[in-house]
Amino acid sequence: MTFGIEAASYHVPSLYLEIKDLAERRGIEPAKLEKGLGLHKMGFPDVHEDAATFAAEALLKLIKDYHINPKEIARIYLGTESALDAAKPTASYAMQMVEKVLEEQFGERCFRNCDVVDLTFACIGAVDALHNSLDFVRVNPDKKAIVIASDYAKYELASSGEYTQGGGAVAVLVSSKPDLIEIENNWGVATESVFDFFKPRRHFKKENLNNAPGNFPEKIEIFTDEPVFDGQYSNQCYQDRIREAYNHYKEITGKNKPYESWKYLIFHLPYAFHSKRVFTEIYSLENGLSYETPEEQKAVAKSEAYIQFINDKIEKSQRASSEIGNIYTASIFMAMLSVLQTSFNENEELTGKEIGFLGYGSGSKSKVFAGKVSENWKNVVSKWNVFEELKSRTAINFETYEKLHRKQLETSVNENYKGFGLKYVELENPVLKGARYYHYQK
Ligand SMILES: CC(=O)CC(=O)SCCNC(=O)CCNC(=O)[C@H](O)C(C)(C)COP(=O)(O)OP(=O)(O)OC[C@H]1O[C@@H](n2cnc3c(N)ncnc32)[C@H](O)[C@@H]1OP(=O)(O)O
Repeated sequence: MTFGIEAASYHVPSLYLEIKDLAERRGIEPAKLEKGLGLHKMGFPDVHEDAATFAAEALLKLIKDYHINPKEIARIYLGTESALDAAKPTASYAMQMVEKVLEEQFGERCFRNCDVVDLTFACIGAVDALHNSLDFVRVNPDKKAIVIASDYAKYELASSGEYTQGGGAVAVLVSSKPDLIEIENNWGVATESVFDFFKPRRHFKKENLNNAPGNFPEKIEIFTDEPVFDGQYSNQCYQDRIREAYNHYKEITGKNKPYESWKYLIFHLPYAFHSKRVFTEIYSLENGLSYETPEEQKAVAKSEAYIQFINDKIEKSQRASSEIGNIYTASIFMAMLSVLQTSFNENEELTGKEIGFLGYGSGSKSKVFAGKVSENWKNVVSKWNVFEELKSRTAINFETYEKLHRKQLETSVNENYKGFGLKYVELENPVLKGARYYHYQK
């Protein structure tokens, strides 16, 4: 019996900002962002959009496009680091939005018996949800699970993370009928607790923490959804963890140079060119190349063989990321869609080809695993139109972008939007304070 991904859908924010507009206004050379990091457009949410609406859109599309009976879904596990609430999972919001739309066809609360939860480990939370759901269907091969990756990658204005912002969601159906990709049960894992990128809920002033026990800190600052991070250190942690997880994968599979047998390599992409910048280390170790000094590292990155390797095995995965930006948990899934959509458009035959996945989540963990493209993959991909749909987004100017970022707009840029939207947040009623209410516009 085989297990893996049976179907997949996605959703991206309805707005975008041209990266060159951001570069100009921040005094950054556009070529650094476009040619150095591979950024072209930044997907950005409108006033009514958030991680819950992205997830709901991807979930509804999955159900409709592949004619899924929602009552047959045993679980919906959602990976996110943009949770809207510290107790009520974002998955429950998405589930309820979709239930309402499906009510006419499937009756009230079609997910009544569905196990719904969020999983959080920065950008790797949805890979964890996939791993866990694969284990679930291996034990229960007659059951189906849905994994959703949904995030809004927001950084402080004018910070070094700002140009990598983005958002969106990918939903995948996990089952014993893996029409898209069959996933093998070998997981290279590497974990180390570090502070490379994190979102502390409360920050206590240091001197207050030194008070005698029982003295509560006087000043508590609440952080917003923007992370605390050290960019170059996070790159190093990413590189270290994927190396360790890749080595673990080699250890448990006994495979020699596994990356060579992978037709494509799919990574978590915090920005489009990240994977090609960090894979130089594993590539050098596997090929006996010196990788000590910055000069040696540059020489590997610029070598003809490495450039060819990137063009053959990595470039296609970067294309969607260049147009969207970071989607945290969904980035690795969108990179997979980017490869499969491009291969589909170019009429490439992928059946039976092996793909390697290298996930990363700050804080920090990496998982390395592999899958085999299924015979039916083209039927699954024929429901997507990733690159054409990206062209239908609305461009915003820098002023609008800054207002959206600062939450200064009260009405949506696209007032007549279609689909799910946040209607209001309850602020008065003390027993419902903070409750979020959504609607669906046809
Ligand atoms: C957050 C997650 O999602 C989890 C993770 O993956 S952690 C790892 C990634 N971390 C992050 O994304 C955190 C947020 N982002 C950041 O902190 C930063 O955007 C970043 C660390 C990702 C990049 O930092 P930066 O200082 O802006 O860029 P830098 O690392 O100097 O790279 C710029 C590149 O552009 C190139 N460049 C500069 N000017 C150029 C020009 N005019 N023309 C062409 N290329 C140019 C540089 O040569 C360099 O490329 P190479 O090293 O490949 O040669």
